Amino acid sequence: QYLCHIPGDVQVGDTHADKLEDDELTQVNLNKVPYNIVFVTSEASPYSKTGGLGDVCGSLPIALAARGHRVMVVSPRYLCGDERFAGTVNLDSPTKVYCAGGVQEVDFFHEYRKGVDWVFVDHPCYRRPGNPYGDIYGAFGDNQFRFTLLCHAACEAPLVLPLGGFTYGQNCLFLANDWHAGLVPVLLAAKYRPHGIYKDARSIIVIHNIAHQGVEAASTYCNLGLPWEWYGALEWIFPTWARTHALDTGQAVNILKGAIVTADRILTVSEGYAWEITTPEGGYGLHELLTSREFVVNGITNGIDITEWDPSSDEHISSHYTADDLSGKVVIMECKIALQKELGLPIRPDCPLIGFIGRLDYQKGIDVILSAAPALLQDDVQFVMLGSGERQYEEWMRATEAAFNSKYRGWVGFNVAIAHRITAGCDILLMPSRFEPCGLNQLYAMRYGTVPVVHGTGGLKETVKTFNPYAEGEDEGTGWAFSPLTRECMLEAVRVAIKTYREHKTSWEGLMRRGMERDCSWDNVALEYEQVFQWAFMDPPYIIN
Ligand SMILES: Nc1ncnc2c1ncn2[C@@H]1O[C@H](COP(=O)(O)OP(=O)(O)O[C@H]2O[C@H](CO)[C@@H](O)[C@H](O)[C@H]2O)[C@@H](O)[C@H]1O
Repeated sequence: QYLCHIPGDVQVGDTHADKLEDDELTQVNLNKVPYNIVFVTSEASPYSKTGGLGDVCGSLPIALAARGHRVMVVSPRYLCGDERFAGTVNLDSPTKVYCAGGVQEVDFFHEYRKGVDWVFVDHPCYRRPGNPYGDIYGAFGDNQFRFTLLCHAACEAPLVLPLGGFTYGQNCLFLANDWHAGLVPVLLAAKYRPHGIYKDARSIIVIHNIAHQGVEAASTYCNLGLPWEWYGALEWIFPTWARTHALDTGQAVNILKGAIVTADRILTVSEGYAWEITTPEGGYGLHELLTSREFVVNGITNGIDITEWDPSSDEHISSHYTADDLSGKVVIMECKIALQKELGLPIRPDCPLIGFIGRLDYQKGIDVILSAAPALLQDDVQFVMLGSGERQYEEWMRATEAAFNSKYRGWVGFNVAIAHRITAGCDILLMPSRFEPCGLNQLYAMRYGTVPVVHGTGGLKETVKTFNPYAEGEDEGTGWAFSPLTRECMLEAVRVAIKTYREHKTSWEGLMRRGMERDCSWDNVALEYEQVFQWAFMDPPYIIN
């Protein structure tokens, strides 16, 4: 039996498992059921990334492939000729898909890397400057079409692409990530299963952020390539207060809703968030629907790519260190000095350096940082922020840099190398997210011995344990999780962290070490995913025609 039973009646996770001999472990692997897994995603690092979705879809597939599954990732091929796609080859498999009132032809590009089939859908609508969702003028107006196309193409890929000589076939498991991939479960139910195709396939919608649902006017339904009788699955009526004029009937289509209605299972990226999305505050209008399906909702906390984010070998940082030898971070402080130099801050290794990395928007609690920054910068600290997003916040960063030139730097833009250098060089990472499905930056920070101060919500609450000097061992904590999310509460938590940094060096090193020693790799997380896959295949498909 998959995962649970291993020779000698020992359970994985059981302390006895540690005692298994090598040949018994081999037996465990032989007993495992390998799945044909198809990730569908709008971004996958290193090919495309604007945030955590790209990180997860760039690393979880590799962890699952390493466990013996056949794994394909289907994502758009943004900007033809871009160097990140240089290793991909055209599969010469032009495929017709039917949506937007006509036939569209897509091409598939492919690269087999780290055990995974990376498949990229090529179409003129993906070949434009900007990020995957928009450019300097805002979000692309045809995003619904662009991601509808992705979903149709992703449903065809396992049937038509002979990767390594064989197609994935119909018996596969689709992992549809966020609304961009949300039409996949709907298409399986509405378009394929009624014709006897994908009858044994299963689908899981993975929600990384429920605030984005892919909502458009009801009149766009006809562009989705779905039969008319499936309109109800996507139907969405805005409450009266959200309507814009007297004749607005509030009728819309909601792609994420369609996915929640049709997927076999629903996954989110932490246990806490799995509960939050069933509440009126956290469900963004979908809480009742999710509550009605809560028996198939699970939360699995994200892992991180521990080879890309490794302070002992990171190519982006100037000095390497480990939990056993912290001298690079604590004594020499080369990463901190290099960061201060790079950003033009006074070189002061003893001055507490606070960092923030993330999208500049409401979710990330950026407004709370704005209101607290003047008070925070009265203290003898340095504060650096890396982010892009809403223009008003970008402008605030520039203005604050001018006003507090010896203490504050705001880097407007998206830069992976700088993100690594801030993570390594800072002493404290601030994450006052209003809500956070999981959050990756606090995990990266802990791995780099940078102590997180976070708002205790969602995945942040689950992964950061508040420092308790009176406890022992692991229970002493790895940072500070404050609540509620107010300016005063955040300032108090940051000030306690600064005081601990300055006056209790041994405690601080303990905090760093415990954070660095946490197991945050995908290995154990992949086991939890496998458990959910097993449940998905145990039940019949949720929608059978
Ligand atoms: N300006 C910048 N320059 C360089 N790198 C930058 C950057 N801004 C952000 N990043 C990077 O983007 C990623 C952000 O990941 P998060 O998980 O913190 O948030 P995000 O809201 O995008 O993800 C959503 O999906 C993920 C994955 O499930 C959830 O963890 C999260 O809670 C949810 O909101 C990190 O790798 C970070 O370093």
